[in-house]
Amino acid sequence: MPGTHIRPFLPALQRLRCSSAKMPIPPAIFTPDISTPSDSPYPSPLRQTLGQTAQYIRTSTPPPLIAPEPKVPPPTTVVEASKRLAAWTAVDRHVLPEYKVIGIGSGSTVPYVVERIEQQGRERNKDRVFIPTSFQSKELIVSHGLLLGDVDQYPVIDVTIDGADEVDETLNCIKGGGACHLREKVLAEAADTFIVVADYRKDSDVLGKNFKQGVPIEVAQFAYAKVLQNVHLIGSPEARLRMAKAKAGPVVTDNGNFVIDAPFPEEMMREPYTLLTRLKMLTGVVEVGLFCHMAKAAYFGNQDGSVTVKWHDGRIESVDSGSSLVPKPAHKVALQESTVAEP
Ligand SMILES: O=C[C@H](O)[C@H](O)[C@H](O)COP(=O)(O)O
Repeated sequence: MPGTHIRPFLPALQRLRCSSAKMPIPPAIFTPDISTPSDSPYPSPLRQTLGQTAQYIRTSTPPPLIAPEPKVPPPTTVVEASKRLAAWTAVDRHVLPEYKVIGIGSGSTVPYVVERIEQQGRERNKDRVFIPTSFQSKELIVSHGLLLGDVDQYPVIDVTIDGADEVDETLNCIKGGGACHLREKVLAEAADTFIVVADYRKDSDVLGKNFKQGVPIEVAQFAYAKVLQNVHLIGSPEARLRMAKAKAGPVVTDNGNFVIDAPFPEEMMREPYTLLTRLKMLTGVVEVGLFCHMAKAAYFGNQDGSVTVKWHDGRIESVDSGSSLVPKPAHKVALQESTVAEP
């Protein structure tokens, strides 16, 4: 009943009224309006579900969906153009029409992957779901109008395409330069096919030769000092906590953890799987940015406009895009469709 909660105070209020007839008592004191408003005070959500276009609730005219153009700026350097070449070639060969669950990696090469997938068209993408490995790739998926899912809904993925910091001759990779390697490894493992895309600088014989900052190790925050000490003892005296560039303090991953960068001597990097298992055994380590025996193929865009494809079984293939990589408008760097089938 309205006003019952003020009953204990009524005598005092009545005395107040009598003693000061002129003093106005705000009506809200006697009739407070505590009813639930019939209209939600929050804006209506815009929902998009599998196979549907966005439904606009309670708006007579939907706001226009004008995508910023272009979503991925055209490459202006040879390195960028070679990233795009690798990404587009890999998408053309591995994101097959029948694939419905697709993992999207992270880093500066992956925007070209998403760009090429979008170019496959609405019809092919409308019943696909895309699983991100980071905040960055989630944004890419959403901004390209693709349907977002998560690995807990889709633990089996048809193909995951991702970048790498360095790739050795047997397709072991260093990943995690962008601190995304935990989710990336989960999606690489969940995928039937894991494909790496990179520019020519990442192609290496031994890990650590080109990517000097060390193996990224994601660690629980509270455990970092102990893990760091153990990583020093294992053989990386230069290992250090990764510090943020535009924030005071350390980098914090999408999972709320810290990252240690640990450069190891070449003899240890020649046995990346052994190193990976030793690091993973350290209590407090969440994931190590060494991806061993995971990739089926690695695509490297080259300066001359060709793509080197290294396969897990040791085959090396060269795909010629038919154009040099002096940056040109998108349609001029279009790639030849692949004629080589997956083994
Ligand atoms: O954490 C970041 C990821 O592992 C990236 O895939 C990796 O750093 C390569 O990125 P980019 O394509 O920018 O060289």
